[in-house]
Amino acid sequence: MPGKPSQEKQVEMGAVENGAGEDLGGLTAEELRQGQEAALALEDMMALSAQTLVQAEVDELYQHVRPLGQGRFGRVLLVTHRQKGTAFALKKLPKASTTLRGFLYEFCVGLSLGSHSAIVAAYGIGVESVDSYSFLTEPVLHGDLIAFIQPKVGLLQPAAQRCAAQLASALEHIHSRGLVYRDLKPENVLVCDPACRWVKLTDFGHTRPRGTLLRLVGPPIPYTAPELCGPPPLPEGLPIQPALDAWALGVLLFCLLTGYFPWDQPLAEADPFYEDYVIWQASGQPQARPQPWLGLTPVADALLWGLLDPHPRRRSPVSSIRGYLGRPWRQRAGEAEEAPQGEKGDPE
Ligand SMILES: Nc1ncnc2c1ncn2[C@@H]1O[C@H](COP(=O)(O)OP(=O)(O)OP(=O)(O)O)[C@@H](O)[C@H]1O
Repeated sequence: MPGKPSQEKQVEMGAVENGAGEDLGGLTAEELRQGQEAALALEDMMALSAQTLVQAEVDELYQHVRPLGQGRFGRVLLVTHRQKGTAFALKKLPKASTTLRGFLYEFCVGLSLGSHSAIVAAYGIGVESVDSYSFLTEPVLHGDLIAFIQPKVGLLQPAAQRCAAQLASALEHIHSRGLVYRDLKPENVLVCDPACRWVKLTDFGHTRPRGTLLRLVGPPIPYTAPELCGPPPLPEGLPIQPALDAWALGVLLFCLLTGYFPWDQPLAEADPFYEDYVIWQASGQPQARPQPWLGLTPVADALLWGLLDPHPRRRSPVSSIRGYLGRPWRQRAGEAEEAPQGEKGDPE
């Protein structure tokens, strides 16, 4: 299964104003308040963090061990602290392509999420060098989830269920802070152990407060929710909601269970796989499943129909996954599951 770029083609347009009688673009006043509080808290944290940035070249402070990864915006390096020897992942964003505000934003979102077992821990250390900004997080040393998804097969069912449970919990935590993650894809899920028992979400560069207005300006990708593909409810864009992450989680689960994307884009008129899905989902008849869904069970259908409901207000929240764990999601014969498990995160 090939990797996909993130939903980068969404252009941020501002935030919904809370005026009396004003159209909130489908948001309730409470949802709007949560997003506004999150935005204010982030602004405060960014102002404070700007004052405490360490001014130094990275090499003066940290020893480069090896590259860990490369994204479109930054390089991530495994480094050790020159005096203490502590290992860190250092994300380095070149000033040529990153503003101070953009850097502080990503740095502070990671910090504001605090500690969660399925979110990469951020240390409150930001470094400004002549050509770059950098921040430190915990290193996660078994690569990202894309390498574990076997094309046309997916993951073993227990691993898929563990990933699903952990990612749902991480997203729930993000939503509880008034934020929407917006970039769920296997490349942003880091794996802590060779058996893929423990995963952590990373890369908060696209995370935004609930209610931020966004528009899709390029072609959608499988993870793009359909409400972003139509005309936005407000001229400035769609006020974003956690339902965008629920959709992306549904697509990711399908990939984990089959090794395929369910469709290329959620546009019934342009994508026959999506059109078949919409008809099937609306029929409520699990037995009439379209071809890509043949290997799944009615339990998985019910879960995915909820997460992949085309109507965002009817869509199930990410927490709905909990009600489906421990039941069969795939009809694969001889799915022998896996060797007895040790504790979460144990090395093999
Ligand atoms: N804490 C970490 N430990 C180990 N590897 C990491 C860590 N953080 C990131 N990586 C690796 O580096 C890659 C790029 O990191 P990241 O996604 O943060 O960069 P980006 O430029 O924001 O990417 P994108 O193009 O998705 O926006 C990841 O896919 C992952 O393989």
